Amino acid sequence: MPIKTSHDQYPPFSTTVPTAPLVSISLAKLEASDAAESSAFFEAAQNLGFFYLSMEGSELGEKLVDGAEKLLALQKEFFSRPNEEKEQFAREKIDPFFGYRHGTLKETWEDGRPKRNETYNLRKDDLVRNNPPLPMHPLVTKNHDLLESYARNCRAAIDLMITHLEVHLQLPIGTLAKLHRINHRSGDHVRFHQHAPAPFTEEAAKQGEHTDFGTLTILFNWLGGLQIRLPDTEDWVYVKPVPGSAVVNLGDALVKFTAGILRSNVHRVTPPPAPQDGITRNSLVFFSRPEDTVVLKRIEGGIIDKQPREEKSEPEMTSEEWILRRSVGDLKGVYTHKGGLEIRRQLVAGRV
Ligand SMILES: O=C(O)CCC(=O)C(=O)O
Ligand SMILES: [Fe+2]
Repeated sequence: MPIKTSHDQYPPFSTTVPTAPLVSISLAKLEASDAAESSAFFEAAQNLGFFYLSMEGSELGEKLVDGAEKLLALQKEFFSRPNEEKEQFAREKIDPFFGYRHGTLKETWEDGRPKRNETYNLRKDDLVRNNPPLPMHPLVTKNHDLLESYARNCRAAIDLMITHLEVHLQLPIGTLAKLHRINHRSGDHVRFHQHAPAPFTEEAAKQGEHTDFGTLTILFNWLGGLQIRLPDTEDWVYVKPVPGSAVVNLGDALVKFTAGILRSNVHRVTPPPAPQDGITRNSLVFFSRPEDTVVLKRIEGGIIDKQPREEKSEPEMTSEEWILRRSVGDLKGVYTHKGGLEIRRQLVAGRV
């Protein structure tokens, strides 16, 4: 029986726009250490840096889909609260990176109120109770157990993928895992994401181009709008939401750790293409990142040793510093481009 989701409550995804050729990797098969699936996963991690993670047939996968559906309902309720109430949890008030943030659009609602694109970043360390939490909106406090189990389930799937990466990179088991221990402070977070309906403009789309800073990202979306830039043609193509699957992508930390073997692909969020246009778009993201104190640099060992060494070494910094500096926009991201490690051209930081 396919996993039940709420995708059928929305109009179907466009049949005419170009879509990204994401492969589908089965979480159940990765859990069963299926060799062919594990290789397909590693290929996808190198080639596109984006793939579908099918949750079908996996107990953990079913929990993730169930949690994502519940958190979709919760985030809609949160974003429907009055602006002044949400703004009590604004990043400017509680933390440079975690909390509520909005951008104001040129467009207005029928009653004249300006439209907003909004995010609410919830720190994993608060959700899994590693430390006294930052102030949380009452809806979050009320649903803390749901958010905690969702964060733990995302981390279980991520830890499994990290182990498969270690095998293919020929690193001693635990090399990457020990940089990502759930009970240690990191920039991991759950993000609620709401985009108000607005027309597509190239300018707005360009503004949103980014790579994710961290390790692995698990994304659930119900409407189209996510676009990735294809490595070979540089064309922007849509990622079609697939019920029962998450979209997983790799972030900059994995490019740095592997000296460019793995790919962190540029992507952006645009308004959903017709017939899904005119609808408010929500997505749910779990970002994993190395522990705060981990220095982001090439790991020695395995097949990483075969990668060319950079002539001039980049300044080394901790994961915590990297995230902060990327989020305020004074550092560019890195991604893998045609076989090497590349510092990105002009991408807008501060969006991730
Ligand atoms: O909403 C989406 O589909 C993707 C969001 C995203 O890329 C991000 O928050 O970094
Ligand atoms: Fe992203």
